[in-house]
Amino acid sequence: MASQSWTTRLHAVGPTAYLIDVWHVYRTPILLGTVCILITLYVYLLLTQDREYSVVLRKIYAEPASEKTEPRFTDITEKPSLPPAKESLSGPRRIKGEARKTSIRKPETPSVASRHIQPLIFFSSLTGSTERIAEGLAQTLEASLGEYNTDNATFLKTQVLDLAEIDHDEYFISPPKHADSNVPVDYFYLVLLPSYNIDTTNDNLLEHLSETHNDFRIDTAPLSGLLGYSVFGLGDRENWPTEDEGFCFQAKEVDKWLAKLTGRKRAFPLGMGDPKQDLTTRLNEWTEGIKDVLALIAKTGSLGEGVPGSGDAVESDDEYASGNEDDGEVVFDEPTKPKISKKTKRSGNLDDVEDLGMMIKSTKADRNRSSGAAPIAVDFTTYSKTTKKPAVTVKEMVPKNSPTFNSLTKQGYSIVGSHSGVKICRWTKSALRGRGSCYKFSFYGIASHQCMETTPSLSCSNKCVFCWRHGTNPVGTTWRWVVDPPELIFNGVRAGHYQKIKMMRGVPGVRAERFVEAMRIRHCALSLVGEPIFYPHINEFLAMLHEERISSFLVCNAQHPDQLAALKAVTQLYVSIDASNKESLRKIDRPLHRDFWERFQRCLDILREKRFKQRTVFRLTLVKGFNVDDEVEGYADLVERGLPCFVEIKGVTYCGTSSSAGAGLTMANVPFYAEVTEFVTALNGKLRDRGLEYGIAAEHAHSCCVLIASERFRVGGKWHTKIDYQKFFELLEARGADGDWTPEEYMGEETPYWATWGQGGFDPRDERVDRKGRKIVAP
Ligand SMILES: Cc1cc2nc3c(=O)[nH]c(=O)nc-3n(C[C@H](O)[C@H](O)[C@H](O)COP(=O)(O)O)c2cc1C
Ligand code: SF4
Repeated sequence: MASQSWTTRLHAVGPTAYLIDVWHVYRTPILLGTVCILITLYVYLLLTQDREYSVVLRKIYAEPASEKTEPRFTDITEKPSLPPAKESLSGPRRIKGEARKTSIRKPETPSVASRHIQPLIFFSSLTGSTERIAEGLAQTLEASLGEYNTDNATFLKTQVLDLAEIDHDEYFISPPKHADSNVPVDYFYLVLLPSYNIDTTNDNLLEHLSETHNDFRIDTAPLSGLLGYSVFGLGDRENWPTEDEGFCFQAKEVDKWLAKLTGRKRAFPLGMGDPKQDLTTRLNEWTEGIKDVLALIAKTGSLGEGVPGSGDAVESDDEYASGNEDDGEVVFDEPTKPKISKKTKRSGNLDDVEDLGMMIKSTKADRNRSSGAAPIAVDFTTYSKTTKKPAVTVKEMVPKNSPTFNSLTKQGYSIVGSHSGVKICRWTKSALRGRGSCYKFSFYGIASHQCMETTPSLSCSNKCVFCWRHGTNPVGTTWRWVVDPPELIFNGVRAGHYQKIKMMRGVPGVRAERFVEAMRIRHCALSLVGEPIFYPHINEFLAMLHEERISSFLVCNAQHPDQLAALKAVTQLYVSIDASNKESLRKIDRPLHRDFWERFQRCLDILREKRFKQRTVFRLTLVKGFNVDDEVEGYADLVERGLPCFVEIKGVTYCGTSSSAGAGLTMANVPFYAEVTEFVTALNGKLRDRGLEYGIAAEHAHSCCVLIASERFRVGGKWHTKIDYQKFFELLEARGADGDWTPEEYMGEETPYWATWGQGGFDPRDERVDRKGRKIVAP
């Protein structure tokens, strides 16, 4: 074969025999070559393949047998976590299936953010009405909840569960598990509960809740995984007229236990209704509130500010122990000396309108930054135009990040723009919980839960000793700051107020119906801190309030007569009368104006002129050791001068702050109620001695306050200190803010008997509690 050419041989023996010949001759080199090629290929593969690829292979190897039946998609783009070496070695060696990089897809699991919300309505019923209501509620929710679905949350069909039929353990030890464990479900509980003072299934539920709470083996808030809950009680007012007498007592209990078990996730206040009286209205209000909350949850995943689990908890029965006695008539104190620049000292007031215009221009950029709205021109009509001043930079009164801003926000104020503030007072909170309203409810019919306490000027020109505010507020005799437009203030304070009301939603004891009413401001007390008429656009601000039919109670410090004279109609106009003579006033108000006494007296004269157009009030704050002893005669002189429609006399409130302590105030300066009434009786006697027609009309012992009224408000032998707010707005709208009308024209109905002198002044429909929220039993 070696001597023939390979073609001659091929032709001679044919192709098969030829190949056999070749194999015999060359088999060793062929075998060796093939082995070499295979080894080279193997080495090449090992060196060039992606590391991930090997990992994927190893992962597939490591699959447990049971999971291999399902196709498995692995995201190889994820950073791999390498399994421990031991594991990879112990895996099976044979590769099954394919794991090509290009064919691997992302998993199609639902996004983590996408949740299902399951509303559950629990009810109990003996005579069937609550069951029907529960079914109706489920239908109402079904009709709306679809609209609230978002990319992140979908509502499941509302389920109705009879408390007598379910296993309490399944729902009230921890949130239930959804049948499909792959579906993430959050639960929202609604409980509709009639009360029965006989043995019913309600008792089983209450016992279960109490046991769960007290079981040391169970977490203290085992239902905190719920999104939230709310309870509505049904009862009978005819036989159980008040809560004290048992109206809806079991719903109240369930609400209380659920607050504990959920870690205070009360999503909406407890609602209560009587099928024979107000059930439809109360239930509708409550249902609307629930719908709002569910919409909020779907949108934000949270119950909103103020409700535990999602924002700051404002839930404490001890909140009143904080000393935040806040009933409106206080002035923000400045413990340090007011900083009066040398220039101001030299030149007195900043008083040129043109210069102010320039200043505002120069700081326009600042203002826009801080409030998002442009500053507006200032019309200081009361300033003299004689002196020309060089332009100076106008600053913000309360800049963000200033100590004042921080101090005020810490105390619960919302600062609006650069010089206004809003805060809900303790009486507003108290009224929301049905625990009593401020004295202005007893005297004038102000619904405390619908009252907004605000000021468009946090600055003041006095430093009263009884001012209990902490921190450092701006003071001054003239407005020397950037001026925010009234719209900005009005919208800001209103939004701030509502936000604070909303934060009360989860607070124990808040009544659903009052909560709903509170979302409509009806009154504004311009008396928070500072001096409202200091704000150059106070009249425009008032017009905005009135346009929305919000009444205005404006308190001023009797130091700005020109602004007082220029003030348009308010519902009730106050001046603070903190002393009866010049020396005493200097000591107690520590005014910044050198001509403070003259200013004070001018204000009284202006009030006298206004008394037939507006309801005018002298506001006396009694501070023992400062303005009580031997001053009755002096106060009578002032009343004779101003002839106000009313004189409110109130004992000072001490709260032990550094500012009041710094001013030398102690508990010894706080008069007892008996001392206040003694003073009032003496003053009333002096007025009568002078032939002035006044009398003691009403009292609110709870806040140490008594009202002397002009006989103009006694009709048919009965005091009529209340206000017809509707009539006030009608007069205003018909005759304009300068229009002529008399206070008698919007005099309200008769003062309630319980508020009249000698009756104490506490609304019998409310529950009396002490400052720590403990119930006070009437003697
Ligand atoms: C025997 C009995 C005891 C009741 N006890 C109270 C009670 O203590 N407090 C209350 O507010 N209502 C009480 N009610 C009124 C019921 O709670 C009320 O009628 C309710 O609407 C009944 O709901 P249901 O029809 O679903 O059972 C009582 C009613 C009955 C018949
Ligand atoms: S008038 Fe309004 S702000 Fe003032 S104490 Fe009463 S409720 Fe509070």
